[in-house]
Amino acid sequence: MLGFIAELLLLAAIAIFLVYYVFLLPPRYPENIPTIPFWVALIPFFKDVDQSDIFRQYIDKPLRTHGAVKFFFAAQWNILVHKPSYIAEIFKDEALYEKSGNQKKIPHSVLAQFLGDNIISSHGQVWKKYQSVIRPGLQRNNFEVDKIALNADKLCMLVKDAQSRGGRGRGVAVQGLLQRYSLANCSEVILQTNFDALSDNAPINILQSAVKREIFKPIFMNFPILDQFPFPSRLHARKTVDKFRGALRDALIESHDPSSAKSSAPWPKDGLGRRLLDAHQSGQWDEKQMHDNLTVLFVAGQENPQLCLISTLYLLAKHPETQARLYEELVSTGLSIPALAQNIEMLTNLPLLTAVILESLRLFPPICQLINRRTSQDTLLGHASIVIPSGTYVGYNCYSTNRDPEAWGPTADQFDPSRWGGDVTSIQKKLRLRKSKAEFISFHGGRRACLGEKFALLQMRVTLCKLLGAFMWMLDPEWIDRKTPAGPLYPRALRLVFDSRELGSEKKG
Ligand code: HEM
Repeated sequence: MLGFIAELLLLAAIAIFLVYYVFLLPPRYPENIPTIPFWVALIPFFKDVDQSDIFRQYIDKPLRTHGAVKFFFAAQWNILVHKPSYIAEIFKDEALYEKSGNQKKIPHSVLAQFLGDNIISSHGQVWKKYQSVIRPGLQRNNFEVDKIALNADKLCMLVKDAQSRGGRGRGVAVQGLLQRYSLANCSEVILQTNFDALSDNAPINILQSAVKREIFKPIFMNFPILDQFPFPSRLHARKTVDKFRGALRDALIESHDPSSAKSSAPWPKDGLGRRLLDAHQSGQWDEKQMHDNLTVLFVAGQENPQLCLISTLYLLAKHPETQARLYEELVSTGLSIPALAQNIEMLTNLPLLTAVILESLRLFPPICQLINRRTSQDTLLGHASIVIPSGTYVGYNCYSTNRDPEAWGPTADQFDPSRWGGDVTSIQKKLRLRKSKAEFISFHGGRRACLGEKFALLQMRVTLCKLLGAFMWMLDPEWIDRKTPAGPLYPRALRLVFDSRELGSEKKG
């Protein structure tokens, strides 16, 4: 019996050693940057944490002091870069720091099955083939602002209903509403489809929430190797993902079929939905390439704007004086809110509105950490100071870089829209400069910068205009101010108390 137990213990020791050796032992190179202990990535498994606390406690100092660290994520060691000049170097050299997304990094995973090989994660000629179709559809100058404004009105109605159902002074959970809203804008204005996302119980909202639950399960995010095994829950996840992809494809086809009751004709010239279908029908893309790109565009096109909205509403609730000044800025245009919300030129020229959006994106970049580049050969980062072997995954922590005190000064962690400047010309100049020095990387940079930035900023402007025109809001006093435990970093389950401006003026009257 004792012999059997000893054998078992020996086997367990060998297994632990192998796991440690294969997965957990940090690589020798680069030699001159520190290692964040592997267990830091695992803390959210064992404790309900605020990831901004974890960042400050374990990652912030070594990352800022050395400009880069060795970092364990998704069951492998990576180089996580902070220093803006290093990141600028990475953005510049596409060939050396090749984009290498989940379809290459973890090809067997549910995440890779979900997003496939797409414009964001591909490299070289394949990327060019995707980009030539997608760029014109995302960079057109004639996005239907009236549709965004109409959806923003519906959002205001939903907020008002939720507030009156909850009772005066009780917080409204905003994330679900903002998810439906950004989904409606993305499907209708970017892709010319319609899921009726703002109506109650629209199937797409249920499906979308189900997919997010599966994709962001921390154990599988951290150990995607587990997706190799046919656990019933992962088989279920794969089915959910396929169902979601199928729903997107069907909606795209139906909305572009003139004989269908769900047709969204007339379609805008250069509409992205039409371009995706044409790329497939002309043989330029195969069917999988069309589905992969459709899915990634749908996800990027509504998830990031949704998180940006949550963080901006949160910051404005924490800074009521800025919220009041922003409302004054809208009023000072002399236009009514409905007219202003559709006057893009005027909205784009409002300095405080622009600065608030940029400051929110700086402090809470929706994609707070990104590790999807792989060195194609041995390389020297930072003018030869960091030696990175070929085949190493390299990424950055946007949350940290955007708050770099050397770039942004001692108030880098504070919300201060005035740091961007007082007029739109100087704000735009500063934005260009900060981007070129990789000090503001919320939209990535270089040739692979976000193609949806223009749409995202437009949507933010229109939405804030409508929300500020309808409400004042503050944090629910009972809501605990904590950020998410893992994944994208933003205020967790945010609850806001909305005060209708109509009611406010009635009260005053
Ligand atoms: C506030 C909103 C947004 C933020 C912060 C944001 C951020 C980013 C970031 C960080 C990347 C680089 C991703 C990577 O390398 O893995 C990216 C790429 C991209 N984004 Fe966005 N994004 C936003 C909105 C949008 C929207 C609305 C769309 C529309 C579908 C979009 C489409 C894209 C595309 C197509 C790329 C790939 C560009 C390329 O590699 O050529 N994004 N975005």
